[in-house]
Amino acid sequence: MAKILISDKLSPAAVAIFERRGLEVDFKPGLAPAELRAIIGNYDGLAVRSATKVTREVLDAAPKLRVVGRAGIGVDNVDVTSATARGVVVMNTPYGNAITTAEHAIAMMFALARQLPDASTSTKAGKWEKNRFMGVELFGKTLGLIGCGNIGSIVADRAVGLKMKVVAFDPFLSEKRAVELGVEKVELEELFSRADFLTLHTPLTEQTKNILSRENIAKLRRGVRIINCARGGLVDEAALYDALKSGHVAGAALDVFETEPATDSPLFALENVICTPHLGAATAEAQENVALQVADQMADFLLSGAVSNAINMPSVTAEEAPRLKPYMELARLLGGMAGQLTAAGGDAIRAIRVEYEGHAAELNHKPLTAAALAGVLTPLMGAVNMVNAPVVARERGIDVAETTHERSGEYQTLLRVTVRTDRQERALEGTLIANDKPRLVAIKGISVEADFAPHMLYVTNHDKPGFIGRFGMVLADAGVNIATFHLGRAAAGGDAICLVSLDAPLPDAVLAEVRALPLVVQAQKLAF
Ligand SMILES: NC(=O)C1=CN([C@@H]2O[C@H](COP(=O)(O)OP(=O)(O)OC[C@H]3O[C@@H](n4cnc5c(N)ncnc54)[C@H](O)[C@@H]3O)[C@@H](O)[C@H]2O)C=CC1
Ligand SMILES: O=C(O)CCC(=O)C(=O)O
Repeated sequence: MAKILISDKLSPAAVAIFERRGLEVDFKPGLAPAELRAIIGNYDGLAVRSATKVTREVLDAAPKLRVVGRAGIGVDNVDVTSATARGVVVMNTPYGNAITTAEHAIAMMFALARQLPDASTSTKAGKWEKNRFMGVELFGKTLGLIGCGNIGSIVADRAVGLKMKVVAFDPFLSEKRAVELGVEKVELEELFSRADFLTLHTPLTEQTKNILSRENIAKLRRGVRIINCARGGLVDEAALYDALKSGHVAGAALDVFETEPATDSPLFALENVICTPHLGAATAEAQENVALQVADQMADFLLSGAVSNAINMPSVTAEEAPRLKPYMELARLLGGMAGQLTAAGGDAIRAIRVEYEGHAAELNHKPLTAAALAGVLTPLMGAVNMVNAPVVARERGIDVAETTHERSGEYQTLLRVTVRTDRQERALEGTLIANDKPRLVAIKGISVEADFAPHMLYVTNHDKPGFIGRFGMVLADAGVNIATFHLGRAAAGGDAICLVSLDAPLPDAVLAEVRALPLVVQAQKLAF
């Protein structure tokens, strides 16, 4: 039974879902990094919010781990590159807390406009400072939105409802979508010069880091108010401090900080700064949403292979998963055979092509291609799976292509995996027969119908009399039992292929004898 560790404060709903789906779950929020490293080796899945840092060291200590589920949006607390390299799927829950976070940004904007936290503190202290807390209206003001994805769009919608003018900078925002949202798509410089309020809703990436740098803060309209409910690191905090002190920036509302937990910051001393401790997603509704979603997604993946909202793997819906499963196995086996034969030749792979014919052409190909790549690359590189195979192929400069065709031959459904090296191109074809069983149907264009078996021997030979008798004798003399025997040839007297399955692995000495037989061109053990 797969085992899950929840290492952050997730809603108890997550535990209930895992248990209901038949998974074993340990709820241990607040583990220190060393404690996490000490126990993570026991788990197949790790569910986190933002407190747990899923570092390379944690992943190194987790040989069984198959999936990290982030109950939330930002995955900057997960080393996705290392997870991918180790074949661990990383999933998030992209929509579950978006409304809540957008509402927090709007709340922060109101709080800034009317200085609500200070006004509340002062009133509770019995001061009644009516003249001190003169605010500004939001009506008619321009809101500059940096990042107009899920959360940014909701913020835009609410701001439009407040009769604000919204200008948005987002390289991936289409004009059509901008019109739908009622926002004006602008360049960053224009946004800087027009925004009365500025709110950030991008992930923290190399491109967005310090997007409000000292230089850019200087370009902002004097008296601007800044809201950051996305990530610390988008704003240069030292530069923001100086701009708030000088009055260039009239106020800032910060939910996120360069270093978290932020327990000490010069910004805390400023009156025109409002802070919350990364509360953007902190509502009962959002936490319930993300906990339910992450638990279901992780359980789906571990139990059926369905993949939703993965950062590092193509999606497979719960409906598709059972249909794709036998095809994934077929793709892995065809790839595995091609990989083993290529590894034996010692040549570098230049290209891998995966073709889908007939019924197979109608399937979601991305995960199948990933399975075929994993099959090809594992014999050459070891421990490659569907998650890291596309990355490994790209890093090795291997050209990957996938194509679909209408049915052209006798098989209703067919997969063809072709591996090209500098010396040769080798294509393997397979289909699914009764009960979705994978079956090899051709090698290098030569028809050879065979099941995949744990121990096999692949021989290419010249199609001349005498080969089969001598070959059978070598195996018989060595006490090797042949379970199945399949032959195919390009043309009478031409190139021929012999594929046998064996009850046990073939001893190397017997393989050497087979290779030494007259008419044998190549002999190679295969294992599946
Ligand atoms: N404070 C909190 O508790 C929470 C914070 N967040 C943060 O909010 C961020 C945004 O979340 P979503 O809207 O759901 O993500 P999203 O992926 O739907 O939207 C992000 C948008 O940023 C845009 N973008 C990317 N690079 C950009 C750039 N260089 N300049 C301008 N725009 C750029 C993208 O095109 C995309 O439209 C998350 O990445 C996360 O860091 C999310 C949830 C809660
Ligand atoms: O889990 C949380 O409270 C943080 C949420 C967040 O930052 C995110 O979803 O990106």
